[in-house]
Amino acid sequence: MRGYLRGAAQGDGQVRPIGDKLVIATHNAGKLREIAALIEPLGIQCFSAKELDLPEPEEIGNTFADNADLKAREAADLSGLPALADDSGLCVDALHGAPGIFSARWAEDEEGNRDWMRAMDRVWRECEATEPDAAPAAHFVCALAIAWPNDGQAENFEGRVDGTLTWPPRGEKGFGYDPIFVPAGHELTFGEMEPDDKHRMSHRAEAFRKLVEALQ
Ligand SMILES: O=c1nc[nH]c2c1ncn2[C@H]1C[C@H](O)[C@@H](COP(=O)(O)OP(=O)(O)OP(=O)(O)O)O1
Ligand SMILES: [Mg+2]
Repeated sequence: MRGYLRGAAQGDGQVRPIGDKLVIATHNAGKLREIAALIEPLGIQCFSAKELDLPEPEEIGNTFADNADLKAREAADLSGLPALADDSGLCVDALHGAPGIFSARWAEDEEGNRDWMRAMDRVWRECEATEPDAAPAAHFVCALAIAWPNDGQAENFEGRVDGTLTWPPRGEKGFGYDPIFVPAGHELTFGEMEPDDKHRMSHRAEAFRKLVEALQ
């Protein structure tokens, strides 16, 4: 990424160089695809956590931002390069914000293998138990964090998209919970939308816009 990042989130006004290489600290292929597309116009060389063989840190934070920070800081320290991490999830009003930071964990079996049908099914069943007949209100959150090697700090940018849940799941284009999420004002699920259309309105795209605004 060309340029410098203002200390926007921390409000310290400090300016930090990013340089032209960045680690994308995610092990999720769907996220990586979206982040690579969003970052492409910045003309920056990206390396994924997977290709650098970085470990997947335990997400022990209590917020999206805390988890994004810890993933970015660990990847930066281990790689020696600035690192960008994304912690995100689906928050359902009727479920008091669940699955939230546990969105990935709701898909996992005892061995840690992910099955998104299982996760979507659980969300829908729990909604039905609380609010039958309604199109349950929900939103996605994306917290991005950029950290520098051995710095101990990170810059955060957050995005959100509101919508409703639908059943049964529709569309194969996205990842995770996309097939049951319909963004407000639209008819298609994120799973049915073309990637460029999802990028016009997604939580991840909004967080990216804030990141780009903080660049100088
Ligand atoms: O746009 C999205 N469309 C559908 N589902 C989404 C989206 N954004 C997050 N999600 C769900 C699935 C994801 O697995 C979980 C985030 O969990 P989260 O821990 O941040 O990511 P992850 O474990 O999959 O990859 P990693 O931590 O290596 O970046 O929320
Ligand atoms: Mg994760």
